[in-house]
Amino acid sequence: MPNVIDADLCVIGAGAAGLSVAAGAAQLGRKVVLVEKGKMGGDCLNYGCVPSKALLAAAARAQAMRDGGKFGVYGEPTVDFPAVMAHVRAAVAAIAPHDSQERFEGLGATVIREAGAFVGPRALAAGEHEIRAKHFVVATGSSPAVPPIPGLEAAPYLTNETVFDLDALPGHLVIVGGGPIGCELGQAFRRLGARVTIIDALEILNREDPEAVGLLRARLDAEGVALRERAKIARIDARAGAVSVALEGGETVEGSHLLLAVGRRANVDGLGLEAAGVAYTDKGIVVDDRLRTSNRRIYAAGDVAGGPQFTHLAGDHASTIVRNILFKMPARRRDRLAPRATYTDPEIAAVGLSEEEAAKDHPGARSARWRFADNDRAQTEGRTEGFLKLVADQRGRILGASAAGAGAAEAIGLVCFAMADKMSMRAFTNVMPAYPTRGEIVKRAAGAWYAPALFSDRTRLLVRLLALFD
Ligand SMILES: Cc1cc2nc3c(=O)[nH]c(=O)nc-3n(C[C@H](O)[C@H](O)[C@H](O)COP(=O)(O)OP(=O)(O)OC[C@H]3O[C@@H](n4cnc5c(N)ncnc54)[C@H](O)[C@@H]3O)c2cc1C
Ligand SMILES: NC(=O)c1ccc[n+]([C@@H]2O[C@H](COP(=O)([O-])OP(=O)(O)OC[C@H]3O[C@@H](n4cnc5c(N)ncnc54)[C@H](O)[C@@H]3O)[C@@H](O)[C@H]2O)c1
Repeated sequence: MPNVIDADLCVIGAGAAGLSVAAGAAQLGRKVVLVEKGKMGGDCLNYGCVPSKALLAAAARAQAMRDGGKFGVYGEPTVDFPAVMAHVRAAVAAIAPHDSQERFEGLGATVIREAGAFVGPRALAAGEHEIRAKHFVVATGSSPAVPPIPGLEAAPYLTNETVFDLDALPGHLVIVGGGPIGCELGQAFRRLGARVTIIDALEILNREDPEAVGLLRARLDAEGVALRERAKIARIDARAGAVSVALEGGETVEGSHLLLAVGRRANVDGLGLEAAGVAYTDKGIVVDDRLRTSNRRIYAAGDVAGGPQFTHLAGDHASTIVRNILFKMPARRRDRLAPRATYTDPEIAAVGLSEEEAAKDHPGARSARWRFADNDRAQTEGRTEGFLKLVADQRGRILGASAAGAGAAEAIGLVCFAMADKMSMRAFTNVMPAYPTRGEIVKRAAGAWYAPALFSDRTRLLVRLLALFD
């Protein structure tokens, strides 16, 4: 007989989405059961954002030394790879207590460290327990996709779940997939001293602004990352310490390690979704705009909910669900407000609509841009590549933005703030940022948006008329 636990809310998965739902509900006094089969903190803490950004930080240090010459500061970095990985592990360990079982038990939740599977529309089995809850939230995340490439089934390969366990720097890392994972890790390993080749069937970061991607491509090239874009892989042969990737057309890329970064697969297998009456596709669980599944008592959040895959969006899903379940508010998901940021150097970031997308639904929408080359702080730092582009409708309401360059993600953060409150470009022209900061670029781009109206014949006439009162 299972140990039956009655609860108000049962959350499956203790990653960004599940932890945020559980923390909110437990602190609001509801009886919460949190079920996690792996590490507390999920992908972001253990195999994703945190270790990758810690690795990028170490890589940036090494690159800063190499780039010092133009400042009159000379020196080549000595990279102690085990010490780099110790930094990566220390960053994860520093954040881990926030996501820990102890913290959640302290908040009043029951934490069960088992795989969960539905056994009915309102019952979940987890080890020796059966949880019967008024509501469930499926927040089981995603896993690295494995493409059907001949030879891969017999090849040893790394994914984001194993690459941070490396204790020696790869000689030549061959990365399949030039999305955010491939580009971030490719640049990091190159800067730390490895040879790196990135192979993509399309183009790297193919969802991003082509002008921004062009800047990154040039930088990767200058740093010695070999790119093979629009390259179809015919076959992969690999054994420990040696990999050979045959491309259609005859070229073969030889390396020492293989890293797969070709996208994600939603974690829906083994969850008993059929028993719960929850519909899903190969993209993830089917949800409505309140994140309800086909079983109205079961919600889905984060990567498993089929939309864009980001930690901040998983957190936002959690707050949508908390408002729906606990406050009985018809809160809706806000995926369109989720920024995308790839933390390469230069950074590439965007939110909302591009100019082309805006033109479809917003007649008269237009964009304005400012270059970091015209930003004094960027000049003082000798890092002037990149731009910010703002898109607004006819009345100035902000619809989106894209940016490239050092600090691009922070600049987009300001745009996110304005979009969440439906502000217009006026909000940016009114603000008085400190000089000299990279953040000034937002005010300057907004100023450029108003420039055609401000310096029009009409405004000149008005100024001439007012001059009569001098
Ligand atoms: C290398 C990499 C870098 C990234 N960098 C960034 C970044 O810089 N910024 C950003 O916003 N996003 C980034 N992401 C994406 C981000 O990590 C994810 O969007 C986020 O972790 C999704 O959170 P989640 O809660 O949906 O899923 P997860 O964090 O994957 O959590 C799901 C949890 O559910 C558990 N689980 C699964 N099935 C079961 C089951 N049956 N029973 C019990 N438990 C189960 C899993 O063990 C896991 O702990 C990155 C991802 C990767 C891979
Ligand atoms: N900075 C961040 O926020 C960040 C960083 C890393 C990951 N992530 C999240 O993780 C998710 C997964 O990242 P990802 O980079 O694995 O996936 P992705 O889907 O973004 O990119 C995968 C790339 O692999 C290529 N590809 C697919 N199949 C291929 C094949 N058989 N051969 C060669 N190339 C192939 C695609 O053309 C694409 O460019 C992203 O969608 C993102 O949301 C976010």
